[in-house]
Amino acid sequence: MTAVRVAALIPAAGSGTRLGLGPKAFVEVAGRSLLGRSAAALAPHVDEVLVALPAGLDLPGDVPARAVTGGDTRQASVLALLRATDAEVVLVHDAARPFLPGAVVGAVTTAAREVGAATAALPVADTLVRAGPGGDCGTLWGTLTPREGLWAVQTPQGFRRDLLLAAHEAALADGFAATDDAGLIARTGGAVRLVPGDARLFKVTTPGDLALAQALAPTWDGQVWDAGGA
Ligand SMILES: Nc1ccn([C@@H]2O[C@H](COP(=O)(O)OP(=O)(O)OP(=O)(O)O)[C@@H](O)[C@H]2O)c(=O)n1
Ligand SMILES: C[C@](O)(CO)[C@H](O)COP(=O)(O)O
Repeated sequence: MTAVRVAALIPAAGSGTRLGLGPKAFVEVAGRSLLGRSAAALAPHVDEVLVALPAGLDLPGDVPARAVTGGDTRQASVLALLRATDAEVVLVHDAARPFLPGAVVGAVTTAAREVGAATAALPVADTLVRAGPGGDCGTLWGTLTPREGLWAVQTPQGFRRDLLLAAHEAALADGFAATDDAGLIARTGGAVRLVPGDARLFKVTTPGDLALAQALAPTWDGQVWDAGGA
């Protein structure tokens, strides 16, 4: 497809504890699994799609991908995916972010090829506070200021595979855990370019997120799938 081979790596091996409906990647929204939606959005833009699954589970028949067994953490699942491809550029994307615009895939891929590492992200629009103990959710401890310069990180995150693999292996050797892959690059001192993400790229984490996804799906499916691709 491209001179530089690009692989989409989809960590989908989570247990979906906060959603409470079993392995989350298999949960359906408007008749299509979260994993199926994420894979279908990436497939037109890459040379191959790899998915990390929970041990003992198989890919649904409608997911055009190669499967590996994931690990106990997201980080371990991504490392298993990285070791299963030799593509020069990889796009790591959560199965749990099913509404992925093609323009974001393109922008992250371009930035990853230019600077080696990039992530979709959005500027934080809310006031952020740190909670202390007390009450249902804790009491307000303090406002994090200034808000300027704070971004909420999404996926896809794009990398030169050799850079991300080295960062993962260093983290594994040191017992270091990060919540995303861009964080592992930053730990090595590498630059990560922020690329504008999209509000619809929210992560389906809680029952409230699933309700939002169900509300968005008819519009998304009408606009995206009927138009021939993400
Ligand atoms: N051991 C793990 C844990 C998570 N993931 C994947 O990483 C993405 C982001 O994780 P998250 O939304 O936290 O999913 P879960 O770990 O399943 O959720 P929870 O923490 O509520 O159990 C998901 O696509 C999930 O399947 C994974 O591949 N392997
Ligand atoms: C990778 C990620 O989606 C970027 O926002 C996020 O860090 C995943 O977090 P989780 O702890 O797996 O929910």
